[in-house]
Amino acid sequence: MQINIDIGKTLRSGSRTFELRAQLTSSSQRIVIYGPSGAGKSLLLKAVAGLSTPDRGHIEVAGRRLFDSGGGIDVPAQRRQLAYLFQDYALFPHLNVRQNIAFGLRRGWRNPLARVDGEAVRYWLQAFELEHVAHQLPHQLSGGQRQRVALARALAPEPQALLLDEPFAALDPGLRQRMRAELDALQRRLGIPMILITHDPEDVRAFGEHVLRMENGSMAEIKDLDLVERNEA
Ligand SMILES: Nc1ncnc2c1ncn2[C@@H]1O[C@H](COP(=O)(O)OP(=O)(O)OP(=O)(O)O)[C@@H](O)[C@H]1O
Repeated sequence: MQINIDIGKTLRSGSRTFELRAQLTSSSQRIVIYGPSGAGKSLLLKAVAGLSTPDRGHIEVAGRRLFDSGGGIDVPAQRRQLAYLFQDYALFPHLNVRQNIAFGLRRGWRNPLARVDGEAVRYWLQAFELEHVAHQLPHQLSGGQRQRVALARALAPEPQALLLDEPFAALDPGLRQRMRAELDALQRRLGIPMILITHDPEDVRAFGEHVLRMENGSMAEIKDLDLVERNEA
C-alpha cells in the first residue's frame, strides 16, 4: 500500500505546547511507529483514521487523498475505509460477540440489533474461532478473545488498511506472544496493509518492515533494528 503523510498539528493547554510534525512515505505492508508514551503516536494514527484533524498538510492512503488542508479535503472517518483497533478494543459492552462483529457490517447506525449479512458474520466467527462464544458479552470473554472480536469487527467491512494502537498492551505476557503470532499470520494471510504504533520493542521485531521512531512529535526512519533494542522507548 502506498502511503504518503505530511501533517502538522499544534496542541496547547496552559503554557504547554505540543507540536506534531509527521512525515511518512512508504509502500510497505507493515509499518511500525515506535516511541515512548506521549510522543504523538496516537495523534498521528487518529489523524490517519479521520478521528483528529491536522492543522495543515495532507494524508494519502492507497492513492486516495483523505486529507488536504490546501485543497479543502477531509474525508469523514466512516468513509476512509480504514479499520482502527483501539488499545482497549472499545467493544460494545451490551452487544454480544456476534452483534459486535455484525456492527461493522451494517449500513444504518440506528439499530445495532438489526439483521445483517449472516454469511459474513459466520465467516469471521469461524476465522477467529469465536463460534462457541458468539452469544457471550465482552465481559464474559478472555483478553485474547476480546482482541479477536475487535479484530473481526474491524476486518469485517474489508478495510484497505488496519490501524493498530498498542494492540497487545492490554494482554498478559503469555497471551501477548500468542496474539502477536496470530496477528502476524493473519496479516500475511489477508495481505492487509497495517500501521502499528507501539512502545514495545517486541512489536517492532515481530512486525517492523518499515520502522520509524517518534519522539516529541517528530519522526525519524530506523534502518537498523538493533538500535531499537539498545534504545528502548
Ligand atoms: N490539548 C493538549 N495540549 C497540549 N498537549 C497535548 C494536548 N493533548 C495532547 N497533548 C500531548 O500530545 C502528546 C501526544 O499524545 P499521544 O497520545 O499521541 O502520545 P502517544 O505517543 O500515543 O502516547 P501513549 O503511548 O501514551 O498513548 C502528549 O505528550 C500529550 O501530552
